[in-house]
Amino acid sequence: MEKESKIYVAGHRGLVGAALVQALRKKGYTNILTKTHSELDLTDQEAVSRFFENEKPEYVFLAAAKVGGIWANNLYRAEFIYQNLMIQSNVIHQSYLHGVKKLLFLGSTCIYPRLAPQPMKEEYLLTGELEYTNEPYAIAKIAGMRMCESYNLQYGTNFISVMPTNLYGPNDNFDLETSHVLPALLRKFHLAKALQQENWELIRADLSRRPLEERGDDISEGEILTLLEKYGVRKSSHGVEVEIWGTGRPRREFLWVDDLADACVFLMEHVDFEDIVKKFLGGQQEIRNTHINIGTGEDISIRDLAELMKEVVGFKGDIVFNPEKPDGTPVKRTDVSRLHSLGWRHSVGLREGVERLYEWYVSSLEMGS
Ligand SMILES: NC(=O)C1=CN([C@@H]2O[C@H](COP(=O)(O)OP(=O)(O)OC[C@H]3O[C@@H](n4cnc5c(N)ncnc54)[C@H](OP(=O)(O)O)[C@@H]3O)[C@@H](O)[C@H]2O)C=CC1
Ligand SMILES: C[C@H]1O[C@H](OP(=O)(O)OP(=O)(O)OC[C@H]2O[C@@H](n3cnc4c(=O)[nH]c(N)nc43)[C@H](O)[C@@H]2O)[C@@H](O)[C@@H](O)C1=O
Repeated sequence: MEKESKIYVAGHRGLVGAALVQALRKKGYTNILTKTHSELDLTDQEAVSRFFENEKPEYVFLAAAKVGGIWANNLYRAEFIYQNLMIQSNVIHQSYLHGVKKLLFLGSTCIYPRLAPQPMKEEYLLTGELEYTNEPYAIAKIAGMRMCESYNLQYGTNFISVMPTNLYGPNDNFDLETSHVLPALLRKFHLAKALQQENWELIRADLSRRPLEERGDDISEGEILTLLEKYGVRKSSHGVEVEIWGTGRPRREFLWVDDLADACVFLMEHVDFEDIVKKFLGGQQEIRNTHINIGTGEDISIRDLAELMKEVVGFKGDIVFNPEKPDGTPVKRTDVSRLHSLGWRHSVGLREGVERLYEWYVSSLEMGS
């Protein structure tokens, strides 16, 4: 990519898209093209076609998607499969029709079988049954990855796919029903600490700023307690307790979103589809599984994650587990040998990332964003 190349970042207001724009700007890229969801609905085939015809981007980062945690994936199954299939098919196909030089598609490590051997290598794709809670989303992601591969093989395009592990960072979704585990726990512990201190103003500020309920200054203390109880933050005989979904036994791997963005820009700058085929599939007749895992290769149990976050936030009460909520995949640790051999490694460890995120969260509440 040249510094003046026209680069379209789809989904630039999301967790990943915002980090990508920041990483590109930091590296001196000056011609970044963005559209909000309301300006361009990527599920609309005609609108996407017009957009590519008018704008003719040279490079595309496809970070727009219907995204959510375990509860949202399990509940909104139709939306997850439909919207993701539509968004990615439209963007990938129009990128081909309009001669995009290179595209990066973001998948997810939930594409691997639920009981895949650990750590998960790229070639384990489609070797076993998927996890039920996110199967529709995973199937869409597998289709997107195979679509990029197929266009490369038939049309000679240069579309690469990455499979990031669970991500976290600023601009994430902190909604306590639809978010992923890390932002949910951060917010629950923050609210629990404030409840322990009976700091009703802090709680009101949090409830009014984030998409939990559009309730702010006029919410009574009784209503606050009912609302928090609903989301697993409650007073108990010992003080205050926070409910964690599931058994706490599943293991997850977390990557700081700026590291992910850096890896994506690195791959766009240095690695082509042909390089991947030569390096990892040399001599094979059947070209498949050309995607690259992005992660740290290190995982942690949800129980230990909760303990770590409780400490960083400074909550002194109890943690309780609710096994009626789904655990999801028991473990999904990425094998990052491909990524390492291409010359990229992560730099932010989990504790440092959680500390940075909490700092960001508190200051964003203070600024009223
Ligand atoms: N977060 C994670 O832990 C992981 C994410 N990924 C992948 O990374 C990518 C980015 O995820 P993330 O940043 O977390 O997701 P976010 O939900 O934070 O951001 C997604 C963005 O896509 C936009 N978008 C959604 N639907 C449409 C549409 N129909 N038209 C236009 N824009 C749309 C959203 O806009 P709006 O909000 O206005 O709808 C939002 O800005 C996704 O492909 C995801 O699968 C992979 C692994 C882990
Ligand atoms: C990135 C990945 O994210 C999703 O998969 P997931 O990793 O299972 O998602 P998650 O972050 O929501 O949960 C991780 C674990 O954490 C536990 N857990 C505890 N307490 C809370 C809690 O309060 N909220 C949430 N969300 N989970 C909790 C929860 O029960 C589970 O055991 C995919 O659907 C798919 O979108 C995908 O690709």
